[in-house]
Amino acid sequence: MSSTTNNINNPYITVGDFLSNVNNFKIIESTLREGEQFATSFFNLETKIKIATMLDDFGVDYIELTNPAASEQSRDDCAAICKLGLKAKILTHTRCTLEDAKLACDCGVDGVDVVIGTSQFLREHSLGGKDMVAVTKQAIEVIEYIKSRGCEVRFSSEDSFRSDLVDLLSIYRAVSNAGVGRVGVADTVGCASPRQVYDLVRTLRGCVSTDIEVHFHDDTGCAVANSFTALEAGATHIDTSVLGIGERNGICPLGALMARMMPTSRDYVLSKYKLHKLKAIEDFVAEAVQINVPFNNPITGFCAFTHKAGIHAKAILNSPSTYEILKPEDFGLSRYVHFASRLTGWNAIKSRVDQLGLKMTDDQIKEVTAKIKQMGDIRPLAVDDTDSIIRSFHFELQDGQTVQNGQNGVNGHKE
Ligand SMILES: CC(=O)SCCNC(=O)CCNC(=O)[C@H](O)C(C)(C)COP(=O)(O)OP(=O)(O)OC[C@H]1O[C@@H](n2cnc3c(N)ncnc32)[C@H](O)[C@@H]1OP(=O)(O)O
Ligand SMILES: O=C(O)CCC(=O)C(=O)O
Ligand SMILES: [Zn+2]
Repeated sequence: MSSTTNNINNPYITVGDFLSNVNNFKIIESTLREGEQFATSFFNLETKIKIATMLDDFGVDYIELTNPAASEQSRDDCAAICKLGLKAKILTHTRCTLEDAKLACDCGVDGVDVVIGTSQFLREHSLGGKDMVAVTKQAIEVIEYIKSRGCEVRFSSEDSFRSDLVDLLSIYRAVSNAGVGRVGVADTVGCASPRQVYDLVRTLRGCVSTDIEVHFHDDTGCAVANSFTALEAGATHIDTSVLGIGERNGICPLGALMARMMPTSRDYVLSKYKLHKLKAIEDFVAEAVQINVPFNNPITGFCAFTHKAGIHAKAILNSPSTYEILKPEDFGLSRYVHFASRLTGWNAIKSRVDQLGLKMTDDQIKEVTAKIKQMGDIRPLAVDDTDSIIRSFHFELQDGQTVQNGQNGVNGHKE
């Protein structure tokens, strides 16, 4: 379950190290469930199959699909994806009702992710005033049914972080005793801070022996940090979607989670996930839901590996680790060292001069850098502008040399 077995003989590790699953976590990829709840999503079967196949190839452990009760097409699509024979296990996500559970099992899924609200807000305004006794009774009934159909079952409390802690632990205990494989903690409204996540997941880890799945919405920008913190506290499964698409501004993005995990758990991540496939998956989903990949997206944002300021450029050219915690080549991408602005320095220009196959002394490069900066003070520079300044400076140098040589020659002849 955790990295405990690797650490058992090390006297210097802390309780936290025993709990942590940063080197041993699974991904429940929910682009085809949570992602379908994104404002502009509409996936036909062909698109769903393409996304499921790409995610499977990438190496995600589970693919979660929309509730078959949503519509006839959703049910047919779910059944069709179950028949693809993917390596990833296929899950569907349902309300906590026997009707939904039956439809789900009839589709041939490997597992059913059951959810029901436990916060006062949801019990009152979504579930018609159910108390925790009724919610728990309903949960056990549905769990037993799904188990009787031979499917994996996960039970999640919706709006976990605004639910009463005693209520939560009681229902998790009850469903764990009923035999669920995983319990889920869901920050449905994106209100949780990393510290709250650590406290709740660590407490839960002490109460149940099942796997623990976590689901974080990004309303307050904490979805990735919360997912990571949950792993440190003993969670085993993280919900993601491509680019984070989901209700409102979505959930923990698959790519951003990979970016977070690489510096911490490089060997594990590389052993499981084909990171060089990430960009193609993101581009495909972005197009399918008609959005652009954000400029600041971890890994695949257009400038994620662009270095601009002179100080950065010099150090990067000497050793990329100076200013890069992620290596672009791990993702099949390349870095770009910017040299066309007033913030550039002579080291970046020297590198460009070399790329252009020109020969100049360091003093000459410093001189042409000053010219580039002068122009960069007036307006934004394109690469072509900068190259032109370099080339014409170089031409003038050579021209001067020729004239000088010519004059010397004439003089020589005269002499
Ligand atoms: C936090 C999340 O993202 S949870 C997942 C959300 N996913 C979806 O909603 C999937 C798409 N949904 C749908 O297609 C529809 O909402 C359906 C088919 C599920 C239900 O549609 P309808 O029967 O028309 O009900 P409607 O959507 O208006 O209301 C939800 C009903 O489910 C009940 N309900 C809500 N959550 C749950 C739950 N977790 N378990 C059991 N019942 C629930 C509500 O009390 C309400 O019941 P009511 O019909 O007695 O009022
Ligand atoms: O089932 C879950 O764990 C999460 C459901 C959901 O999408 C949410 O609560 O935001
Ligand atoms: Zn959600």
